[in-house]
Amino acid sequence: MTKIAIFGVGLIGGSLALCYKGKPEFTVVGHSPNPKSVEKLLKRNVVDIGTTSMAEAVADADYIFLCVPVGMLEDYVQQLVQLPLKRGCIITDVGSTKASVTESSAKIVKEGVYFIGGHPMAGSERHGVEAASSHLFENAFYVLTPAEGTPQAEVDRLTELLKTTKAQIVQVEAREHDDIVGAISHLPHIIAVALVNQVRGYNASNPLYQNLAAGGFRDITRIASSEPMIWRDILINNREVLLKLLKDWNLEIAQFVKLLESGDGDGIVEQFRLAGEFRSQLPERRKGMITSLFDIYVDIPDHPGIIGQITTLLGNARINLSNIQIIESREDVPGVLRLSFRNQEDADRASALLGQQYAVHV
Ligand SMILES: NC(=O)C1=CN([C@@H]2O[C@H](COP(=O)(O)OP(=O)(O)OC[C@H]3O[C@@H](n4cnc5c(N)ncnc54)[C@H](O)[C@@H]3O)[C@@H](O)[C@H]2O)C=CC1
Ligand SMILES: O=C(O)C(=O)Cc1ccc(O)cc1
Repeated sequence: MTKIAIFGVGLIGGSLALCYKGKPEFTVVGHSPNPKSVEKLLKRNVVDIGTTSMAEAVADADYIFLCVPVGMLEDYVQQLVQLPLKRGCIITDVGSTKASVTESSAKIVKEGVYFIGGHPMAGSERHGVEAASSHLFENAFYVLTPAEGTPQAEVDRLTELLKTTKAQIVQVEAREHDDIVGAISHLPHIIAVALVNQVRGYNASNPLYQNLAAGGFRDITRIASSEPMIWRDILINNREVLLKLLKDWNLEIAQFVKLLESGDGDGIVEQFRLAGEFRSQLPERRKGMITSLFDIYVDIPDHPGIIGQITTLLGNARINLSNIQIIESREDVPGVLRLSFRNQEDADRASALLGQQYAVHV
């Protein structure tokens, strides 16, 4: 029996718990300092055992996952290494930054215990165990950042365990991870929040801004709805990288200012062309950074009851729908429904089923 202890059973910790829960070879223990949260975990059937005691959670654990906000990770590792841990136990985390926790943990872990930093590149703007799903990591990258000197056999052991999540495990050096993830995840969160707040300012004197904001604005700003405390910790932790990235960002924006000031249409076309070319090479349908769901689009004629028909068809076929959005519905044009699913298989089954009656685009 493999015992997995999870500290901080929220979106990511809860999703990990659900990956292992119910498999006969694993026991999943969830820890929270708050008895009410422990009760909730047990009631929702996310863990086999719930406890407020750190010592009970880690007693005899083979793997310990730290899924708390980034700002608390070092303190957790510090507390854990004071407790009696099983020989060979691997402590790992899921924090969105990797350099500080990887470097500080390497200094404090005791003989026979290993720390290997981890970061599943999947998630969403939602938080809490209510948003957890056993499918969250499917097809996503899961980065491991072992410190120098960590035996490869232990990294392989953790990699083997994580295969259950159906993520693709990759090894990256911790500082390189923070540079890259700073650019592709942390900076976009800052930009999304700044953009929403800019428009929020205009909207204060004219609510039409909010009413007209649609499509593109929603797409680019989804992540502005992320959990503030989680992001406070990430941005503060990676601030040196982010300050450099923001300087480069200012240069990019300054370039647009120049193009507009000089009315340089060709220059603008070139910027869009370069961006489009690079973006078209991004891996598609990876969860996490780009989309947390698998979407299909269905053209729907504008008549009453159509959405009910579609959801009934899906329900009868036991295909779980995660989200539904009407993208366009004016009387004179057919509407488009965006249907989101938690995994590729459900999206494919829905496409095949609805494709018999409607025009479906993927
Ligand atoms: N949200 C996302 O999409 C992703 C988040 N991460 C990382 O995963 C970690 C967890 O984030 P989420 O699961 O998104 O957040 P969450 O808010 O859903 O879960 C955080 C968990 O930590 C617990 N927690 C918070 N403050 C605590 C405290 N003072 N003492 C003890 N427990 C406390 C919460 O009760 C909750 O169970 C963070 O380090 C984050 O950087 C990594 C990949 C994706
Ligand atoms: O919702 C999204 O697109 C995300 O960007 C989710 C996310 C948030 C934090 C991470 O460290 C990794 C992934």
